[in-house]
Amino acid sequence: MEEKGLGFIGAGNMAGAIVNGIVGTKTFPAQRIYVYDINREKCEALQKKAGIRTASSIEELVKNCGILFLAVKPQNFSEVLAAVKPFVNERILFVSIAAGISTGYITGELDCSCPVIRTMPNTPLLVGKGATAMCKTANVTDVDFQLVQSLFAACGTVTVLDESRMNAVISVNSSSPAYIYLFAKAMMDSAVGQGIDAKTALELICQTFEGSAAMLRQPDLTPEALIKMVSSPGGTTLKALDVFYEHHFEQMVDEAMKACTKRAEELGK
Ligand SMILES: NC(=O)C1=CN([C@@H]2O[C@H](COP(=O)(O)OP(=O)(O)OC[C@H]3O[C@@H](n4cnc5c(N)ncnc54)[C@H](OP(=O)(O)O)[C@@H]3O)[C@@H](O)[C@H]2O)C=CC1
Ligand SMILES: O=C(O)[C@@H]1CCC=N1
Repeated sequence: MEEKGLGFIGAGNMAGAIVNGIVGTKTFPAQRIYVYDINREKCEALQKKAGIRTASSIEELVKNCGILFLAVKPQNFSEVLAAVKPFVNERILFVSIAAGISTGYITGELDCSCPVIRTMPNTPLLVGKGATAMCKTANVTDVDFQLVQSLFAACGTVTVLDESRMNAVISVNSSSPAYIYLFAKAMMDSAVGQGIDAKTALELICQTFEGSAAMLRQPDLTPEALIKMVSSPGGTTLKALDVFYEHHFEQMVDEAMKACTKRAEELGK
């Protein structure tokens, strides 16, 4: 009998990022990856791009797959789990990527104590630079947990967290690319307004983000120490920082991150 595959319910942005990462790095054979989406066009587009298979129904997906990725919006979870429920058994491992949806919600809706891994990835998976946080239910085997970790590690880093932190972490690694892009856009707009062409500004900003991230990773260098290193007394940086502090930048970031977590809690209800 053919070995069981990986099944994806949902062929959207995140499923595409994960599948392409897994296939591109040959972490799992493409011919054993199946995707099902109510949107047939997205399903076929992912099939063609990644060279994987499509399933024409959830029943067919479950028949072929021992691991099922739940890659739909949180708002679609109830309908998807209801559609999976008739075919479910305790040997199927579920991997959720949804914001706010707890492992308990999944097993409760399925009325089955299936093993569940709850993950929180991010879109930089698309370029092999993802950061994924994950937790698991107690009945996930070490072998399965290692396998799923390796699938995400194929396109980035993996961090294991307690489930109680899985809503808060969304604001740290999953929604946060959007805040970083907003910051980049604001810097670009200002640079253009000051006569630097957009392409040059973007390249300088990207290189500065990468360099700053590398500095943050240096042992013994705190964010505060790094800020001090840039800020010459009586110089330009302090003038810029004064404006950020006047506008309560840190408080604004805190409020934004807490709003993100609150929304995850609402989505999970
Ligand atoms: N985008 C991001 O940066 C991140 C997203 N996530 C999580 O990933 C999940 C997916 O997000 P994302 O990829 O952005 O969403 P998308 O909307 O791109 O993909 C979801 C896909 O699921 C399809 N779908 C909807 N209902 C069903 C159904 N009943 N059966 C099968 N397929 C269905 C949608 O079809 P249609 O378009 O026709 O509705 C769509 O193709 C979400 O739960 C989100 O919380 C996690 C981390 C980061
Ligand atoms: O905005 C969202 O709900 C999803 C979850 C994390 C990133 N995007």
